[in-house]
Amino acid sequence: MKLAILGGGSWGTALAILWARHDHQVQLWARKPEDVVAFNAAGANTKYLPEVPFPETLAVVGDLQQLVQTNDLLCLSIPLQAYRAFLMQIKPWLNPRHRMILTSKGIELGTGMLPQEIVEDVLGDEWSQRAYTLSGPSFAKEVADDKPTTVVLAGPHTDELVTLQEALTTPTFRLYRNHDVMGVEICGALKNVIAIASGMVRGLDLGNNTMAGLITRGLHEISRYGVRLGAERETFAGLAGMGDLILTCTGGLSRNLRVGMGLASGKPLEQVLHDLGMVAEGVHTCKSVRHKAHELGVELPITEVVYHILYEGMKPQEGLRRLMTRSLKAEVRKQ
Ligand SMILES: NC(=O)C1=CN([C@@H]2O[C@H](COP(=O)(O)OP(=O)(O)OC[C@H]3O[C@@H](n4cnc5c(N)ncnc54)[C@H](O)[C@@H]3O)[C@@H](O)[C@H]2O)C=CC1
Ligand SMILES: O=C(CO)COP(=O)(O)O
Repeated sequence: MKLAILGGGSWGTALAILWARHDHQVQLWARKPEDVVAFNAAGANTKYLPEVPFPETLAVVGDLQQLVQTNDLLCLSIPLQAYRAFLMQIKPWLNPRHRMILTSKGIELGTGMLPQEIVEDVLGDEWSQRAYTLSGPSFAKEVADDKPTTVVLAGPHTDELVTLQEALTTPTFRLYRNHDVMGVEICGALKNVIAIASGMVRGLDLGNNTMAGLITRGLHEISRYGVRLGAERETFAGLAGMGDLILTCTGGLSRNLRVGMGLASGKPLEQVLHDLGMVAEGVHTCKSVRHKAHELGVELPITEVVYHILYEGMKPQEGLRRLMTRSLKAEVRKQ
């Protein structure tokens, strides 16, 4: 298959390496001209995945228009908050043959939109049949290292979904299908907020009981929000839901987890993000999901506390005290 990966960060690069290794014709677009030159010269993404050499067939290119016009399958791997402007930029170059795979995880600030909703909003309703979402537990470095990984491809119930699933599966990267696009995207976005909280649990050395409780109640919170919006409950127990939540809350490679650890060490958010030097989607998602949850009247206690810590100066210890002293509840509540 011939495809273009748009986004030369950790995730776009890992996917490009993975699929180029498995005989697909892959071109990787990086935004900064100096990165295009440096990555091609080094034969590796020296900024985000320096230890993983490119397969010989992988080329990094800087001409976005040419790339879009010569590839029908586009894989979008840029930060979610950049989607709208980026899609508007490439819109004039798109034609009805184009298909898109959305690999970013988040919710847009200001609109509360998920990735697929942004695509339809910018490019038109017909894109509900032309865009697919890839999600699930998949750290870029481990994918690039060919560690066995299972993910989910969400999209319309068509033969094309099966074709893409078959084409993009490799011996170390196994795709499952799911038709619940909204559920899959909500899982991918909200797990990052819970992962920030998990970083605080880790940073404060609160132990395994706390972590297990956080992950479990976090999954409840994510499902409650998603089901209220019309997503299917089963999705939350799947790879995009429970799978990615476990990975991101427990895996040291998570950038969102590292944000939580930085905050627990007492550093201000700006400093933590500066030191990280990569995107941590949960920081913006926390704000957008909290806003939307207030509009909908859905209670998201962990997200609420993470919001106060990120944006209103609450100390992580105080956030924990708030969560532990909430009024007592039944474990499972009806919607
Ligand atoms: N890194 C990972 O393990 C995984 C990341 N993702 C998701 O993939 C998306 C991208 O994440 P990463 O590649 O990890 O981030 P990153 O921080 O490693 O790289 C971000 C890339 O986007 C580029 N970029 C930033 N602003 C841009 C703009 N306005 N227009 C075009 N390009 C822009 C940067 O130059 C950089 O190349 C995120 O939504 C993330 O949640 C999903 C699964 C795994
Ligand atoms: O989504 C991811 C793994 O599935 C990556 O998580 P982080 O963005 O927290 O590193």
